Amino acid sequence: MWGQETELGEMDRLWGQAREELQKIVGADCFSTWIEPLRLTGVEDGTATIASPTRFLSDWVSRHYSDDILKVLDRMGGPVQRLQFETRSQTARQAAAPAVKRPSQPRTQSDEELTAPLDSRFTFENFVVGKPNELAHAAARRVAEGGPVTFNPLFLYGGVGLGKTHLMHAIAREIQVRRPEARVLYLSAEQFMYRFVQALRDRTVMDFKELFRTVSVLMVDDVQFIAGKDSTQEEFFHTFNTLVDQGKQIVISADRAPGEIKDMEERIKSRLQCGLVVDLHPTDYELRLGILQSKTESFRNQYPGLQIAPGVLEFLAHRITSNVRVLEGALQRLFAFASLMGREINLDMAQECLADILRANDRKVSIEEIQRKVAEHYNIRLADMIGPKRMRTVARPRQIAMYLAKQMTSRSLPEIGRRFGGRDHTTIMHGVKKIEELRSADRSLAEDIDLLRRLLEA
Ligand SMILES: Nc1ncnc2c1ncn2[C@@H]1O[C@H](COP(=O)(O)OP(=O)(O)OP(=O)(O)O)[C@@H](O)[C@H]1O
Repeated sequence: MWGQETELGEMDRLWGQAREELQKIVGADCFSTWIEPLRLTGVEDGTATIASPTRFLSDWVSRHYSDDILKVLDRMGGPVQRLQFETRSQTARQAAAPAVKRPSQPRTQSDEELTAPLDSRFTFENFVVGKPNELAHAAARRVAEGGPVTFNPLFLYGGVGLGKTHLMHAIAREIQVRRPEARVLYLSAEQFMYRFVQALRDRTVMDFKELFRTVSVLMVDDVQFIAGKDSTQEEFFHTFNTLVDQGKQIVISADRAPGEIKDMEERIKSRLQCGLVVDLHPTDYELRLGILQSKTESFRNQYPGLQIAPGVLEFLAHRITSNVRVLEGALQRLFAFASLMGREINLDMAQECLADILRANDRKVSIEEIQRKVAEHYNIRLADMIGPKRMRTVARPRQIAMYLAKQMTSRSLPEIGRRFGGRDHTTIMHGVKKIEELRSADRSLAEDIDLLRRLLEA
């Protein structure tokens, strides 16, 4: 039991244990951003008191992690039914716990309370550029490099998980590095609303206005969130206008183009469109492969010694087309699985371990379609795909079709074998391996395969 007389040292020891549990529950990134700066200072009558460096942090933790914290504390020595947060001053915090990670410390307590933490992985260096995102990337770089404000606002939009937040964080980070004196305020539209409502409640609206209107760069993520929220929209509109009039840079992101945001006032939509509006297009195969290669490099440090068989990244880039977040999650899962099992990452493992993701992304290309397209392309008879002929002019296209069937469908090797004239699964495996080897050595074959795949995906 936690006792009323529990010593402060003992409290630190218990909180140390609780933190370990919490890290497992919320994950390393969320932990270091939200939980690590907290400290347990007392437990009395079922209420645990948690010291937090800022009010923003305590509000956030209380809304998102209260249940987890209560559960862990209760398990460790309960009963604890309630949490209360107290905000500690900067000095107390420095002595007590590491600060929330930022590239540089914001200049005032108020900025600090308003600015959302930046993810240290979301940098320009880690952003892989391809055709679908090159314009958005170039515009983001231009804004981050500073100089005269040429387009205001920069409005970035695109579907789920295509890199909007990544680019926003990269811009904020780069500006802070290049111009440490600049006051960059980055927050989500939800946080903007939340702070605004809080200011209304606390009767500190003037302070709120003053704060927002004196920043050097304002960055608001997911602006579609304020659609339909009238007074927040109103306040946002005035903040926006004041900053634009002062020549301050504004960067906005959303999941759709300004004109398509429903329940957003026309005057705001039109304001949002008056700078540069760029979209992040859905990824193409080359970009997905580039992202997978780049993430694999970083996973290699985390999981040293793990091998990936040729063709696996290509397979993932072809089959997982929904968004980059899912792609990343799939790769992460493969690495974790391979490291637990002490196995190499190969195609079979990828199909087994990612069956749910692959099913959700299934493009429903049939083996018959593959056989037909490949036969047409190499000018052989469709019947030869399943027939017994062994001469190379027939056998090679057949192996290519087997390879594409393995890459583009969720069928198992025995199932593919059955559709290739009842061949054994080892024959299919051999065919797939052969094409994998040839692909890396024979450029024109690799181009043929890519072309066929594009035709089949169309
Ligand atoms: N071009 C890219 N290069 C490297 N990583 C990328 C790229 N695009 C997206 N990612 C990664 O994909 C994940 C999702 O990206 P992000 O959170 O920026 O998406 P989003 O567009 O903001 O999505 P949402 O609409 O859900 O907020 C992140 O981990 C990000 O690093």
